[in-house]
Amino acid sequence: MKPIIEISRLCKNYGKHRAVNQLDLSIQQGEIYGLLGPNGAGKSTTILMLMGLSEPDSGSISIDGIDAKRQPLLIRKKVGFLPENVAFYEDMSALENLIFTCRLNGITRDQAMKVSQSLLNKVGLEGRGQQKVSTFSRGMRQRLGLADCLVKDPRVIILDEPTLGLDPIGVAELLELIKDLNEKEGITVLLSSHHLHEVQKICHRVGIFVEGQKLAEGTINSLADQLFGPQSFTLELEAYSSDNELITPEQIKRLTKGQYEILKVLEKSGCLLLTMSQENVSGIAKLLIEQGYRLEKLLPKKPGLDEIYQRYFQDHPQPLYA
Ligand SMILES: Nc1ncnc2c1ncn2[C@@H]1O[C@H](COP(=O)(O)OP(=O)(O)OP(=O)(O)O)[C@@H](O)[C@H]1O
Repeated sequence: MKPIIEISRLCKNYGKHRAVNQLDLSIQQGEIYGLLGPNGAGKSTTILMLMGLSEPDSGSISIDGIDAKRQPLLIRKKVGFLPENVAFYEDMSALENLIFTCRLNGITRDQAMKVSQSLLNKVGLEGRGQQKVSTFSRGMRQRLGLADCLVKDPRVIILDEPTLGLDPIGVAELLELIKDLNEKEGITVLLSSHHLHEVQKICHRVGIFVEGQKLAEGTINSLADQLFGPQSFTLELEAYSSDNELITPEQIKRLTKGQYEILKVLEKSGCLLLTMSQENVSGIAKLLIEQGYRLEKLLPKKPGLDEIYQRYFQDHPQPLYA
């Protein structure tokens, strides 16, 4: 299937500085794709070019078949965009702001009221329509920003740091809303974020950016495999002998010797951490049960986005995200 967002050999220079360098990116319809990278990696510059708000020096860039270089106005008409700092008319109410956006998008006065009301409900701002935007918290603003994006009934929305400045509950709620829009309405989402854990929760794929280039891309699991190898896998094990004694590192090594390779065993409070191949989990579990052990915990652990992110950037001279 043809990707809904396509970027090929994209370059952008600011003077002598190359902000985006030969970037290729393909995003399929229905995906939530996360752009991750240290400060200055070129994420915002890429987003601005996608929205037709900044002109590439070379390369091609399109959304839903629309060329962002040639038809920037059409892109802005069709694609929802939530910038890092979304601006509203502060003295107007949330409803008035949305109605204003509706009118700018050619929606009739009668329809504008209905559409705005229904969008406020959709983003969880029901009952807040009459409130002035100047009194809104950052979380409420971001919700209103999403509603504003949705006025166009877009197939694609692009969100630049949508969770920045939100408290943990606000982050979780906003991401849940984004996930909902993706699942229930099939909207393709491209977002950049500093919130690694949350990105991990909702993105189908992530791209890791450094100095204007995409360093790696994939699902969290495939990134972990690319980086740590499929063997790098930790199993949290809690098994007790018939005397109700927690299995020791020596016992597990002795039991598995010659059958299953365990690269490392660490003792953690109340369990063991085994570094080993994922393929051997069921074999080791069977062996333990055969030997009369009672299994209390068998928890597979792949490296998460934090580990992946740190590993990619550990030798990088630029500071990492806070
Ligand atoms: N208008 C501009 N003029 C000159 N240089 C710019 C301009 N905008 C961005 N840059 C530079 O281009 C590079 C990429 O910046 P960009 O804002 O795209 O990165 P980013 O990944 O979005 O980082 P951040 O998370 O800090 O916003 C940086 O070195 C930045 O200083």
